[in-house]
Amino acid sequence: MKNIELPLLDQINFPADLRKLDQSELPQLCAELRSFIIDTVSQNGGHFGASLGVVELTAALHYVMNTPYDQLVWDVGHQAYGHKILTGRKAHFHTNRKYKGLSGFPRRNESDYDTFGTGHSSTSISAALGMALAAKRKGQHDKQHIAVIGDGAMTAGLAFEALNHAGISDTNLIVILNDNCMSIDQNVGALKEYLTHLTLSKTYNKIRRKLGRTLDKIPVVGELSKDILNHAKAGLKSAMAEHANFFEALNMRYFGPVDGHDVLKLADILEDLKAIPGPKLLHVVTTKGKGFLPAEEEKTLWHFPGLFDKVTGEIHKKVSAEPQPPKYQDVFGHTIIELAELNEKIVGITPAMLSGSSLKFMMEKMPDRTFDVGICEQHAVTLSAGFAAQGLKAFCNIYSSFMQRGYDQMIHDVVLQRLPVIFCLDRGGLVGEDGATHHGIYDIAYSRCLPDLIISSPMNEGELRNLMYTAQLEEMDRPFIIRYPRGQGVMSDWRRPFEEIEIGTGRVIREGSDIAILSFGHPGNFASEACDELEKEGISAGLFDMRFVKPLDEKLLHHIFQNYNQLITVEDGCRIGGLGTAVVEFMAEHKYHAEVHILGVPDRIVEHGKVEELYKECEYDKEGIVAAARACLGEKVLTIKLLRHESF
Ligand SMILES: Cc1ncc(C[n+]2csc(CCOP(=O)(O)OP(=O)(O)O)c2C)c(N)n1
Ligand SMILES: CC(=O)[C@@H](O)[C@H](O)COP(=O)(O)O
Ligand SMILES: [Mg+2]
Repeated sequence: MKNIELPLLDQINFPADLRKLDQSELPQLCAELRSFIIDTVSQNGGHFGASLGVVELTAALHYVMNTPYDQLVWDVGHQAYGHKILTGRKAHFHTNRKYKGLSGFPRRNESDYDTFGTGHSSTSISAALGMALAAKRKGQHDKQHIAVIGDGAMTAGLAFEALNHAGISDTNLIVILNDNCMSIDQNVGALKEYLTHLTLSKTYNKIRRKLGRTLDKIPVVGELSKDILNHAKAGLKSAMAEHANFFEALNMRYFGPVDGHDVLKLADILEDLKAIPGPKLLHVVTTKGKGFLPAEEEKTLWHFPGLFDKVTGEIHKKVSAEPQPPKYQDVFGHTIIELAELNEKIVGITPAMLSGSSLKFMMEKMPDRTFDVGICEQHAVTLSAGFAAQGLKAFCNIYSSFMQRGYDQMIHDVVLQRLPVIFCLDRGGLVGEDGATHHGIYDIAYSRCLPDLIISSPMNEGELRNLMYTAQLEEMDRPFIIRYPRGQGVMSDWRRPFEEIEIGTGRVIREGSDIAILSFGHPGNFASEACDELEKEGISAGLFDMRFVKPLDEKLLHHIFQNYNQLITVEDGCRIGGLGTAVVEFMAEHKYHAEVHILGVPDRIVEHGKVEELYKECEYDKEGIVAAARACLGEKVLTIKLLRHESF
């Protein structure tokens, strides 16, 4: 990254170095920090617009606050690149999100400055409040606790729960509301409208004060003009009451809105806030993507752009001569429209992942049947339950890892009432560079224990379409999960006529004689390649795409246990509680005796990296499956090799 001049940033490794600067040098430092982020992300990838939007805020916070003693908590953490660079990680920043490199989010084990691990949104106020209450108990009355939360993250129930508590807490808590009117897509909801109003009402307030003074000065001639004047004043008063500050009403002192790109002013304000006791909220208005024009103009695209040319702003696209299989999410996005055209009962719901889930296609075409509810997974689930209670077919699309937020709603509002909500759990499995917070690896385990739930996963795009088709049929009277991974599938000719799938049936992909491989979802493709490889070695492996982990295809399982005594199960989820466990439970119940080798995510935290690197680490890529088969067959592999006179 040495092709850019960074005279100030070069001197800074930690906030202590930053604090040696004269305040007047902060704008220059911010310009350099911004260049550094642009330069690195353009070559290495990562989240982009959000970090550019908080460059000034980041510099001002570390300049004014005594970090890491003062506790700075970032919400989501996708905007914390500037923070990482200023807190000892500048030299390693090029490893951001890479295998064994820096995490793309704050991590407590990465730095003392990362006070709270994040990735999922809306945790910052609760966490900072907990820290502030702890400081109070420890007698650290000078310690500051700052939660930086975006307007998108502020839409979640958790953030409101925290504000509700903070208002009566009497703590040194500063909530900084970074308002850029954006989530990943446009932010949505009444709070967003309110924040916009607050920003605009700055002008309104000025006018109000001026007008009030003018009205007072008007000489009152006769009863009529007196009446008119009184009316005007009363009107203003009620307009004011209508716009009384929401945060103040919750006992948080409200400051702002202020320009979040004026670093000098921000530093002054933060200095002042330190001296004001009690919980307070600073409303900062910023531009997502600030300082990089294409990102300012197309904010959703530049939330996470991929690699790009920092001079032209051109985003590098992979070009391939061959037609490429689509992403599973795009197949979902197009298929739901096809189905919705056939079935007017269908509605689509997403908690703030309109683009990521590709439900945006439906939003464009059928806005009255598509609901982006903000970062509110719990609400998304119960809202879907409400739709289902009225006979509608609600496709509730939630990333697997974010669905963790809505687990009680899944049980209490959907499963216990047997409401036929269709959960499309996107990003099921290891997701890659977002890492531990975002891997969708627990859903099979946490949903398999729930009664009457149908849990399915397609091995390819055609299967995804058919599962979606089946799930919305009128006779489908119970909740239905369809989980699929992030990214590309395997079929370029995926737009085929719909076919109903019989619930609880798997597919025989190939029969074998030495070992049976049972897969769930997309990893069936790794298993298929592994079978080809094993065949070359003379090992005959059967492959069974189970398609459902609940209900299980018992007929198929009886067939497998009666014909094979070596089994491998493969799934893109945690080994505990998933397909493998289900198969072992079946074996025990039916008193079969076989060796079952479970492949999936081991019982430890798996970090970030390319998915291929992570599959390899977890040993369920093609090579991992082949190795497992060889290990299971042990002596038999030896015999085969001897028969072929191969060395080993
Ligand atoms: C619980 C949860 N749901 C969804 C997401 C996905 N997500 C990451 S960033 C983001 C938008 C956040 O908007 P905001 O807080 O305003 O930050 P900005 O990107 O605008 O700076 C969303 C929806 C998430 N990280 N966590
Ligand atoms: C920070 C965050 O939670 C999202 O931006 C997430 O990284 C999106 O993931 P996808 O790229 O899989 O949509
Ligand atoms: Mg925002």
